[in-house]
Amino acid sequence: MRPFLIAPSILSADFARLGEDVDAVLNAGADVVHFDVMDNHYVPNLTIGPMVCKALRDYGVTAEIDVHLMVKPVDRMIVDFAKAGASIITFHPEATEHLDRSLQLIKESGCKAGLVFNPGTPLHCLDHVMDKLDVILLMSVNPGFGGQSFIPSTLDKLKQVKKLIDDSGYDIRLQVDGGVKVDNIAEIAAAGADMFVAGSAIFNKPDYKAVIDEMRSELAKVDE
Ligand SMILES: O=C(CO)[C@@H](O)[C@H](O)COP(=O)(O)O
Repeated sequence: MRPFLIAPSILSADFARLGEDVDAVLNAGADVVHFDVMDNHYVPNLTIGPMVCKALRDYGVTAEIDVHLMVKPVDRMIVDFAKAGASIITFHPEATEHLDRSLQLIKESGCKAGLVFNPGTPLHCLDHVMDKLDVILLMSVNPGFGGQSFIPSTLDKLKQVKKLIDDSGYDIRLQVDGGVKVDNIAEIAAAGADMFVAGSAIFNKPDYKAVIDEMRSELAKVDE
């Protein structure tokens, strides 16, 4: 049984004092830093790039940095983020012409690799690449913005992917992202997720530790 991981999305952090805010959320008990990269092309928003990832490393962040690429094309950004200190790099299958090549590029760069599925994206791209995956991320909102509501059909999709992972025998994390809160995290975990990205639920509250503790006590009720 693997521990559940909580990965705050810094999309909702205070960018004017990002290093301090990331330290604060890690000191509050977060496991992983979730780093959302948007290009105003693949998604209708524009955020942060490899320089900011490197700046967090230079600032002293040693926790895993989980880079979610919402950019198209992806390959150039994979290399740049690996050099900038990313630990995990995930991307959307629609954003590359060569899925296997992009996954191999992540692995060759020394990072863990993952594929991301939007709420309406079918799962068939998983068919021939399970052996190259460390993470499968199911978006439970359409990507581009924090603070949206969890799309309930994600629960069935999670169950489907959880079965695929179990049947494959590979050690793959099942991550969920979008609208994750204290009051739905247990249901999401019961559907199979073991890594939870939460932005507004954590950063929009004054006491990060209180929220993360509440999330963990909800997760403790789940029979994995
Ligand atoms: O990637 C995205 C949005 O595209 C997410 O990581 C959001 O940032 C999650 O925000 P909340 O729904 O938790 O506020």
